[in-house]
Amino acid sequence: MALAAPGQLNVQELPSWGSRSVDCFEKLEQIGEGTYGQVYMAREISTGEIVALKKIRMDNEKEGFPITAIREIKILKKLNHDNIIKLKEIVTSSGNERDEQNNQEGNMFKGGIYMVFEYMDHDLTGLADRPGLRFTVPQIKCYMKQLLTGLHYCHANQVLHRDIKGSNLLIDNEGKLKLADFGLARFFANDHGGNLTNRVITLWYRPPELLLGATKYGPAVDLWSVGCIFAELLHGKPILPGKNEPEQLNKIFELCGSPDETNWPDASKTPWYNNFKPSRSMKRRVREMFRHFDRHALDLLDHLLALDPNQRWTAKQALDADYFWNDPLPCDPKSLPKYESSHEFQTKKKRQQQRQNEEQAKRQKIQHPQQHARLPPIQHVGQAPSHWHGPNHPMSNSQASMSSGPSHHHYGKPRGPPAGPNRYPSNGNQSGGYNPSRGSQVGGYSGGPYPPQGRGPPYAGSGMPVPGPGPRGAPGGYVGPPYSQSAQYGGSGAARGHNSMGSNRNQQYGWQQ
Ligand SMILES: Nc1ncnc2c1ncn2[C@@H]1O[C@H](COP(=O)(O)OP(=O)(O)OP(=O)(O)O)[C@@H](O)[C@H]1O
Repeated sequence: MALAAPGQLNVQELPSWGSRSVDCFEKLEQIGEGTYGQVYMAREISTGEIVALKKIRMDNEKEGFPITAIREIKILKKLNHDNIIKLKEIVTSSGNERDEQNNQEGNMFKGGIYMVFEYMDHDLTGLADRPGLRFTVPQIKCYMKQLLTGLHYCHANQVLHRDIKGSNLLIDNEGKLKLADFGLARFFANDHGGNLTNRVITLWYRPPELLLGATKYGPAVDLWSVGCIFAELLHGKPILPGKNEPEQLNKIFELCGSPDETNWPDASKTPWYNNFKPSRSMKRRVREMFRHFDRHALDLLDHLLALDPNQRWTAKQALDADYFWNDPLPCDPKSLPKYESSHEFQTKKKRQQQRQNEEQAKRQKIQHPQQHARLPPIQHVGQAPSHWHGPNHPMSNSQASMSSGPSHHHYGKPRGPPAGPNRYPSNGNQSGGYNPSRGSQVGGYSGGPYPPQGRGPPYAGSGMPVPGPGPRGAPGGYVGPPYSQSAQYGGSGAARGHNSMGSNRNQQYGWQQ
């Protein structure tokens, strides 16, 4: 496929489509800011249909049309499933349209390209960030079941997603969940023969084999991320919020135990094992840490968070787990409440605004103490400050602020201030200071929130941070389940083998291989 010269648009490069102009749509508001471009809610002028427009960022491209976008389009065109976001078409612009600040776009690139998606009201991170929202158990089961069904379909079609996280799980007001953002997705061979990059998947959701340098891997990498999201939904906050790769591995070993002959016989064959093998043996604590989960949830989690990718459950095995077939059963998506639209981008923006207001109020208090006493009280709505970012997109070396990765959202729990290891420095260096080129684990990696992509030595050979002496404990002093046990949306009482989503254990998951 011929590439356009830098700064030029060659629509021939696109896999079909692209005949209509973006002028067919009216942009309504920005709903996302990803590593690869902005996302807008828009209305198709002729039909009134609401869609999402994802602008493909071209300004960093020296090589013509970005390969990530080509991959995303190719893969999305192949996938056709109820739990996968639908790419409707590609539209182009002349480069003369204006953005919402009325700045003329297209200076860097003559013309722009947009992917047109069906519109989804929420992403899971944005939804979970709604103050006071509590997911019920049937609701969590309903989302998990849809996530696993979509993933099972991807894997059966030889596609690895490689960036499963809350902000990439879109939910509409019919309760439907769809996998989105296939920018890092890849076709894979069943024999794991090819060499793939290990710098994929947002850090908190990245499995141990990738952190230990594996370049031959398969669908199990996505199932680890699913395990992290599942635990997060039940626990109320991210379970493995590492600041950099060595700390991430350390957190994994503290929770899942150190690799040994039983739990991961091939661990020692991973490229960076010797650099990162823990200096002391650690025992698995998943069941102890999450003892407040019910036994079926614990069983599922334990199998998803298996260190050994070969022992980790597949999506199909997870869908067959007792968890989904025992009361309370997954609810019918349509029975879920409708919420005002909530995307991570907007909730972060709101938090940032709130933090600015608080800082301004503090400054005023210092400058005019008496006057402050007469000011109306500041509204605290239990939101975390916006500087409290997680790691950014795995392949990103820039755009630290609004585009950062998982926020410290608390599923169904009022949020409090961050504490301990959850707190990120507010200086924009979200990688926790990892600097591969300086051979040091700390010390201000300045390329952005993530170490650069590459096959260089793992994390500068600094070894693992020594695990802290104190008990890790349920982070943040967990006192009770952040979700409601009531089966308020689910028709409970149904027998094992059938659930309210109208399926039974032996059925195909809505598609044929
Ligand atoms: N079809 C859609 N409907 C509604 N919102 C969407 C849609 N697609 C994306 N979004 C919103 O935009 C955000 C970013 O989209 P997406 O992840 O596809 O972009 P990206 O550039 O790949 O981002 P990232 O760098 O976070 O991976 C999503 O988290 C979601 O909130």
